[in-house]
Amino acid sequence: MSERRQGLTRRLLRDPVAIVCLAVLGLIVLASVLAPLLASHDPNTSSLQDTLAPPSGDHPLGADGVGRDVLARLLYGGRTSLLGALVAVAVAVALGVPTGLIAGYYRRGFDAVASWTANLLMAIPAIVVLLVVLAVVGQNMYLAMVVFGLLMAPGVYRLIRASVTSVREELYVDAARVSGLGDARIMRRHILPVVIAPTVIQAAQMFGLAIVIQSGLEFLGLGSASEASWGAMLNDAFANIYTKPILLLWPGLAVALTVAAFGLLGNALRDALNGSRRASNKAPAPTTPAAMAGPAIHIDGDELLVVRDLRVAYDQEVVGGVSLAVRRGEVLGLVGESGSGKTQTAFAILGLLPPEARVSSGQLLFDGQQLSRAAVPKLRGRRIAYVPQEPMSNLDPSFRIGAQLTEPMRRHLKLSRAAARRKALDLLARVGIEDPERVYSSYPHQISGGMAQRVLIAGAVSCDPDLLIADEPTTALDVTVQAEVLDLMRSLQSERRMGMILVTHNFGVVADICDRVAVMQTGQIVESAPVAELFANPQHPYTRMLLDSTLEDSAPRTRQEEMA
Ligand SMILES: Nc1ncnc2c1ncn2[C@@H]1O[C@H](COP(=O)(O)OP(=O)(O)OP(=O)(O)O)[C@@H](O)[C@H]1O
Repeated sequence: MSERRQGLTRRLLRDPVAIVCLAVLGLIVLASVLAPLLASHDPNTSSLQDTLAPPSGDHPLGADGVGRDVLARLLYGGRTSLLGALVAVAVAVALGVPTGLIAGYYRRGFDAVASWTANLLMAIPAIVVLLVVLAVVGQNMYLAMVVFGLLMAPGVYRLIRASVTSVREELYVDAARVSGLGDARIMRRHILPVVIAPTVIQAAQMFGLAIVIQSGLEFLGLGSASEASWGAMLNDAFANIYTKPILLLWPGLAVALTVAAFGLLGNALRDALNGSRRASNKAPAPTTPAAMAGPAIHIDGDELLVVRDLRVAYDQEVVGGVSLAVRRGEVLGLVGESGSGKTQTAFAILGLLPPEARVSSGQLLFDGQQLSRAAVPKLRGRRIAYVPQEPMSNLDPSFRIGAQLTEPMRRHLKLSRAAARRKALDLLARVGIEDPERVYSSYPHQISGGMAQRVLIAGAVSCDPDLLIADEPTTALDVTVQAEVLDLMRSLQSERRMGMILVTHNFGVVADICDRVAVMQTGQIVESAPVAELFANPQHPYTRMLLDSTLEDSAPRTRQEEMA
């Protein structure tokens, strides 16, 4: 069990309401399951001389209007009521969860059809449908509960779809995609754990509702006459309300206790879950950004990546014909102010834009091969790696660092568990983490932002990529850590001779680690040049303006100057 789930259980068990609810429900379930052992009478056998008999040794809770033992009917009735509710909830969950997952994750056509169907089902009055079903199929309450489950499924569908839609946008899901994990694995590891809690809460609420509806229908006499149920007991008690009102007490109490316990348990689960969310939300936050690259590109044969005329549009075009090239062992800085389209360009190359983005590129060449955009996902993680802006949001809080580091290596490099572990520990040491073993077995919230970024850099280079795309990789970090992380990236890049695109709004960073720089303004690259040349002799007015505003206070030294 994960630490977070243990935390949830602990929090739940500290809540007295939850404990009482669990105890009540446990007793009710146990009594129902053990009904054949606990009841000394058959629940359906009537004995006329016992009609409306008061409590006695033979009938501890008395007998009903036709002389059936009330205790036996209460115990067996629990089975019918709980089983009927279970059927309804199981149907609702079995239909709502997978459809919600698929619609939330893939959206598009399936989402449109499923959401339309859900809206339609929700518009149908459930009770009328159930009355019609029972009228048509006779007194088959389980079938009615299947139909009720079907009518509750849209509620589950909507909840799951909303949960998936929100988590789908999380950066750690993008990061998993970037590391080359397939949809099924991302769903199982990153999406499913997120929807389990709301599903359990919703199931608890639905359970109570299903018992109420089922008992209501049985109270109306629509249930099976040959099966004891709490609703049928209420029906009988109501017929004898003037002569023996106490008969209403037992089934009424059973329904009320069960429904209240499920409802309160659902609330307690929600509170416990909110508590655990708060506890695990220690991640840092935001950033700023800016930048991207290149007007006229010159190809000399050593290019790792060549992009020509890349366009990205939503309502309007946000990247308008970007062309750039990155050579092996070269760091290209993509610079520009916020909103200039740097991230959109990087994400377009990575194939990570949302479905509503319309992307076109005249040409995409990787390692000398023409690449279709559909082929890009297959290279992500393996040959093209990504280092994000916000390290914490790119790590899944539910998994230990070690698991998140080793999974892509095991998949892409086919390493054994032990070999992947060794390599992960070596990488953690290589990125300057002093106690790799501890970090390996830590959860993301147990490490600092700087360490998390080192972990992500280790992950990015773990499968020996040819190209590394880093989007403002130091913006979310403390100033003191920024320089170290940049140095680390530069040394990893040059020792592995990776091509690198570094998105940044900071000319200091450009001067520190880039070989060439491309300046981006309103979706286009307005100037591209070797770093020293650009600093010495900026051509475009926008570049001059950016340089003036950045270098006003301190002129950073270029690498060339440092080396001189
Ligand atoms: N999903 C989207 N729908 C519509 N417009 C979008 C979407 N995502 C980004 N944009 C727009 O695209 C433009 C470029 O955004 P992008 O994030 O690439 O800029 P940026 O240069 O990286 O800036 P920043 O450094 O602030 O992230 C912005 O105007 C942004 O509002």
